Amino acid sequence: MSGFGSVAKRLLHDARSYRLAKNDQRWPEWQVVVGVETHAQIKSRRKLFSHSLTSEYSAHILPNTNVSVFDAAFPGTLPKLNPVCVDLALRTALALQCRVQPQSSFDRKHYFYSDLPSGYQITQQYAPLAKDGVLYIRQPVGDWVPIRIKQIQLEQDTAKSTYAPKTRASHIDLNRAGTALMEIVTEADLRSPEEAASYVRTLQSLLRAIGSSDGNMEDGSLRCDINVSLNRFGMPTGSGTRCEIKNLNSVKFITAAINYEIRRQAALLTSSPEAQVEQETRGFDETTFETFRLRSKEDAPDYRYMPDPNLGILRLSDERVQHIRATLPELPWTARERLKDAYALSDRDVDVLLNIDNGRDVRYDGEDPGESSAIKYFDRIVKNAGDGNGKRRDPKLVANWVTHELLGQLASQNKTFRENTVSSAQLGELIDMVQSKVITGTAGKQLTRYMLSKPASDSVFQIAKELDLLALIPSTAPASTSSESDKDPLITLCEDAILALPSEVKAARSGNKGVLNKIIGVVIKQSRGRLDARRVREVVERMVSDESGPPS
Ligand SMILES: Nc1ncnc2c1ncn2[C@@H]1O[C@H](COP(=O)(O)OP(=O)(O)OP(=O)(O)O)[C@@H](O)[C@H]1O
Ligand SMILES: [Mg+2]
Ligand SMILES: [Mg+2]
Repeated sequence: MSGFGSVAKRLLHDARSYRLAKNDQRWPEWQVVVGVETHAQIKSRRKLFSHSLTSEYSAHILPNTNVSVFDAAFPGTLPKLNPVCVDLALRTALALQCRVQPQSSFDRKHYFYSDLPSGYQITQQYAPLAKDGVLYIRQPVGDWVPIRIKQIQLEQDTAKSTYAPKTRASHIDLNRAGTALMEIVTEADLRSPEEAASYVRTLQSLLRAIGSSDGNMEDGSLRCDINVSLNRFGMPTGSGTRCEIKNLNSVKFITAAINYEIRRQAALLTSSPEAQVEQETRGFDETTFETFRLRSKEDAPDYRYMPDPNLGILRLSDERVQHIRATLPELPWTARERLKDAYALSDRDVDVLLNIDNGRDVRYDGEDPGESSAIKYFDRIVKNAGDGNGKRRDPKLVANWVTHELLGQLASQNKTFRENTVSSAQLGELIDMVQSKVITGTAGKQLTRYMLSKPASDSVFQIAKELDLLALIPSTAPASTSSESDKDPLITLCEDAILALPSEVKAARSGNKGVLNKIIGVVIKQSRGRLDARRVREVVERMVSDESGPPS
């Protein structure tokens, strides 16, 4: 990170005291402290320690089919670390500016539950892959604040268990068992439900942008444990006892759970002078939006951690780390700064471009993501104006076409940006044609819609010609006079409309300006969008105000 980085690093240094200064009117007595543990499924083809395919490739596959003997904990089977998972976790660590540990190791965390066939989960509790990173989030008011990342560790996902009440049977599906997860743990730096939401969203789009996780909360590839504590104002931060709410799978639930927890803990702490919050693990009820006690610290399970004897030390060479660093794409905050500095785009436009499909299809092999990255797509349209002279298109105009017209049409056709079939060259040509009035803006929109439903590599001019969408008259020419009316489609269509709408014309003549738009609309419609609206307005206004014109 460039200049932005150094400012933020200074802020980071002051993080604790800086972050204490604010006082939230919703709970003025309390300083809210939140830390987040995120479990993100790594987007690898194969599982962390076995050769079976991951759930990404088994969405439509029967339960218990992508399962190796190791995933099912068959005695005598051994783990073999998948280097792709390590590289993807490394990408995450570098994007989060962590210190990658040259050596890390794996521990067994024991507990007994039917979705864990071996009776332990392999994780990296004690010597994680990476430590001490930072993610900048935007506060609701718009300031950026650094959230420190404590550590990133690799671990296995569990199987899925479902209960069928009818047959009163529990079903276990091992397809997910052994899929790689990264656990990304923050320091307790978040100060409100909104900041926690902003953190999770920012992390989600970062993971998608670098291609290390799908980050889909709705299908469980990103899940969060949220730790919440309260301090009275003036007390040192971190002195309150935390409660941990497990396994939240939407930003809405995260916000609701923290809000509930703040009210609950505040009520408890004010109930009597001796009252204390007990350290607990809590669940969240998705129907009542309340948290409930699962277990207290006292009856927390003893995980009997031990180093996994079957896995050696994971050593990461400098070369490997440097190689991964070199393949990272432009990170969202760098892109944001660049788009604002170089193109003077508004925050809103930048937000939309950065979040289009959240780079969901970005490749992680270091190749140019090309048209699948919205930012690259936008860059290409701006930069490749096609005259070979390095001329650029107007960034704001391009942003407008991409974020309003193209995205709008994609949305109305229920498509994502990944399914966009209008190439950057085509959209560029289309924008030029509208600018030079070869087609009208309305026709440009129709063409965008058409090209999304009937993909073709033809030039836009060709398509517009075939669809008969080229502007009827060059709209820069002076408006024809009535003597030429039988030749000029602009005049002819306006006259037709005026004849067809006598009561509207009468209303317009008696001063009802709004009704003019209806007449203009009819003309544009009759021209199938091939007439320039501004020019139609000129002519219609003239004809309406001209009492000697066509009868009303
Ligand atoms: N006083 C506090 N208030 C709020 N959050 C806290 C507080 N102290 C610690 N935390 C946060 O709680 C989280 C602790 O996560 P960590 O993975 O280190 O341990 P854990 O929850 O004990 O382990 P496990 O992974 O088994 O759940 C961190 O995000 C940390 O910032
Ligand atoms: Mg943890
Ligand atoms: Mg925890």
